[in-house]
Amino acid sequence: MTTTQPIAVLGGGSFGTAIANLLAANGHSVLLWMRDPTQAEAIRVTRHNPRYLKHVEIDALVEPVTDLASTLDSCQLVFVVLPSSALRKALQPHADKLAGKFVVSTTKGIEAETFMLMSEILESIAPEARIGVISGPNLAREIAEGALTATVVASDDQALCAEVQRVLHGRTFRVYASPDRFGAELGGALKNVYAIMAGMAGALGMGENTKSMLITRALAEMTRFAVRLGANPMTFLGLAGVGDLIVTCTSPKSRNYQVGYAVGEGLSLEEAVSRLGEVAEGVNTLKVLRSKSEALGVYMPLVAALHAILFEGHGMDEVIEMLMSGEPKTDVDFIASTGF
Ligand SMILES: NC(=O)C1=CN([C@@H]2O[C@H](COP(=O)(O)OP(=O)(O)OC[C@H]3O[C@@H](n4cnc5c(N)ncnc54)[C@H](O)[C@@H]3O)[C@@H](O)[C@H]2O)C=CC1
Ligand SMILES: O=C(CO)COP(=O)(O)O
Repeated sequence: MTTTQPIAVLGGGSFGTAIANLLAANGHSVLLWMRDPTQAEAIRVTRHNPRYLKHVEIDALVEPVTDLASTLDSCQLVFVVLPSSALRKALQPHADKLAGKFVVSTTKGIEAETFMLMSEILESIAPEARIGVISGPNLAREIAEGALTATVVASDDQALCAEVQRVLHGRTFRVYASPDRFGAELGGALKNVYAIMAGMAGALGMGENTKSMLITRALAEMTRFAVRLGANPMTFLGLAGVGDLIVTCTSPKSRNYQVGYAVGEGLSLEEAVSRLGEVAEGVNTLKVLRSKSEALGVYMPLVAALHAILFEGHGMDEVIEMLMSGEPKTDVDFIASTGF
């Protein structure tokens, strides 16, 4: 199924705006659905999103719309760019309209009540839809400004991967395919937690060795958890794993990094989130990951440490001291025995 119909992008935030512009730059008409009619009208008139990526001009091929049902009626390919807290609520009432269509989640989060990834929610509400995800080192602002990067489209539906590559792959944006939807999506959700921690380390003025250790041990921890859930650890070595982890843990443009940085500077979590004014999925992911890792008995010291700081009232110094004095471990024990 290839389509010359418009492509739907659901969500008028930073990433929705960036994805809509990428598709339009490749010559595709886009219906950018948002719930706020004032925002849609402002985009129509000024060609700028009044709230997100304000400096970015929105391509003439992008039409802001507010009627979700008719948007879904008009499109065969749908990118879902809603926060994880909104996806089910927004799409459940229209799930019948997704049957037979390519539906691609870009959302890097986990549903709190069910521990479901976004594509799993889509699959459960729209079993007849053809489902995939994209994930990778994809900071919205850089994409919108034309910085070169790449993503992974992951699905067991090869035709979906080919169609997403056809419409999204372009001059500044490479699209790699993978059959491992679960691994790619899980990597995208988990790395946000460690970006909060990296932001904190940045604010505390920690060294480059420290940051490298943090990122590498984060990868170890994410992979250990993913393997316990049955995921293929090799996916974590690709763009949707280590690629996304590096960018989010090192860039002050990452919203999760910014939340951690603000907490490191002394703000409360609530103050940090409200100052951000955009979604930082890692805050919710941390909560659900902490309880899931405890339930499964997976050793995740970084997750436990960040949870202790953000939700259990422990001080940063105390938690860092505890992490560093933990018993010595074996390196890369999460993939294979190293012989020790
Ligand atoms: N911004 C980025 O660099 C990237 C973001 N993502 C993922 O994309 C998802 C969305 O992120 P952003 O666009 O950056 O967030 P954002 O905070 O910039 O915008 C969120 C948008 O969703 C809308 N929204 C919230 N609740 C809604 C509801 N119930 N119904 C309809 N619309 C609703 C908001 O009005 C806003 O337009 C997140 O899960 C994020 O992890 C993925 C890759 C990169
Ligand atoms: O997922 C992202 C980059 O790949 C965006 O990260 P933030 O949500 O932390 O900005």
